[in-house]
Amino acid sequence: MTHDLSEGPAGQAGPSRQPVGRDGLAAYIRDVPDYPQPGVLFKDITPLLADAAAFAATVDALAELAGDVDAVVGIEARGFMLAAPVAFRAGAGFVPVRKAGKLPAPTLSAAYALEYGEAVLELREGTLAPGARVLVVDDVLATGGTLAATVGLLERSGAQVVGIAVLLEIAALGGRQALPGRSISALLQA
Ligand SMILES: O=P(O)(O)OC[C@H]1O[C@H](OP(=O)(O)OP(=O)(O)O)[C@H](O)[C@@H]1O
Ligand SMILES: Nc1ncnc2[nH]cnc12
Repeated sequence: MTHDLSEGPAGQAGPSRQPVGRDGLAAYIRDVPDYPQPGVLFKDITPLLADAAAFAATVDALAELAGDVDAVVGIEARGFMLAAPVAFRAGAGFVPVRKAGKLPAPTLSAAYALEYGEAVLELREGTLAPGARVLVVDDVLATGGTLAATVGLLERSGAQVVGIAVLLEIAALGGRQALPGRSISALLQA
């Protein structure tokens, strides 16, 4: 079922709404031109998170992709908002990949570039057992820099990345090319 716009604006927290189907999720993502810098069309997922039905439909759809993984890995910060409930729904553990300086040592680190900047991600060593099967969940796949760095950290730690699942893929930015051979599922394409 899709969101009935006669109920009011999509993506506002408030009284419960009709269930939202996967096809209806795009209505809950807001385009913000020139944010956080000129030339970037920012895909704002906060309306989707604020709407109970759209949030539930997103978590359910991503959890269906998890299969029998040991853990769902989320990337700070927006990735956490989806990956933690997906892990819970899938009956798997949750493992955070964090921006630099937020996890106690020992950590593995990877520097990377994303659509609008550069950063460093870290994974706590020993969080995942050798050979652990993991699904990586994030909100947006843009250039793929963030997910490629995350996959690299996980493999350095000895985990097996069995899949990547995102809410939204911005296909024009070519993120799949940064992740050759990976199983990537996107609920929505921009
Ligand atoms: O495919 P890429 O070009 O690498 O971009 C995708 C990443 O960009 C955003 O994270 P951001 O670093 O902006 O952090 P946030 O989640 O803390 O907002 C988003 O949540 C993805 O992780
Ligand atoms: N255009 C975009 N919108 C939202 N998140 C992003 N992360 C990288 N590029 C993005």
